[in-house]
Amino acid sequence: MKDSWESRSLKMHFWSSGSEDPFDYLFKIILIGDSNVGKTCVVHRFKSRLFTEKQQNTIGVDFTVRSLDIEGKKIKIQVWDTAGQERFRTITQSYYRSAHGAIIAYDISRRQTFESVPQWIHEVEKYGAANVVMMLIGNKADLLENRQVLFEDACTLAEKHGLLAVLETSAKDAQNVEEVFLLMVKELMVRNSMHLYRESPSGSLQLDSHPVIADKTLQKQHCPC
Ligand SMILES: Nc1nc2c(ncn2[C@@H]2O[C@H](COP(=O)(O)OP(=O)(O)OP(=O)(O)O)[C@@H](O)[C@H]2O)c(=O)[nH]1
Repeated sequence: MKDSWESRSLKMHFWSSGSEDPFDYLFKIILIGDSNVGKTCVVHRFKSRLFTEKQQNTIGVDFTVRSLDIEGKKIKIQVWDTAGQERFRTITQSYYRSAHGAIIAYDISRRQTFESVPQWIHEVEKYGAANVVMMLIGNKADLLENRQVLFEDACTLAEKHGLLAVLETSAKDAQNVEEVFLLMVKELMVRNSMHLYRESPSGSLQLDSHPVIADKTLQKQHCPC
């Protein structure tokens, strides 16, 4: 699986190097969290604006590219959808290092997936870049009658760990999915406005290593706890 991921990555690089597809920013966002919280469905909703009942668990890492125009800038977003299953952990961890943003997902109808969030944060801190931006999403917000996680608890956790924000999403109802990515991208733009991410001459994608100053104002807007 890793091989096929890498070959697709190379194709993406070739495509994005074409003169018809220039961009001002390229951001890599990794999606992590327990199996079956809905990561793939969230990505699919973001990319295709559709919800399809997915039958199979992700194997290793998959990725999607979408371009956005924000404030007159062309933004290219690579979303890396990782497998939540434990047996793929070694593969998925190897992709943390070059992510600019990490979205940690749990399922609001399964408490256990929320209890795992500190472990996922720890993984990002351990394997990710020093300046990675982290966000928390509580997916399956359409399953309100089965709720097992209070939004307030998620806010408390997010504040404790200095995350950018928490949003409850529904890939099924399209609730807040676009907003999650917009919030993340705008934050990355602010933090890196003086230091654009670029593709290196060798074809690998370089991560800006400049330190960033955490901005807690957005977190307050989305986390009224
Ligand atoms: N009700 C509801 N179901 C959802 C939502 N998002 C995903 N699902 C369902 O949850 C199940 C798991 O979704 P996936 O997207 O495969 O979960 P995943 O986190 O990618 O799982 P792994 O690939 O194993 O890591 C599927 O049956 C989806 O149809 C949602 O917003 N609401």
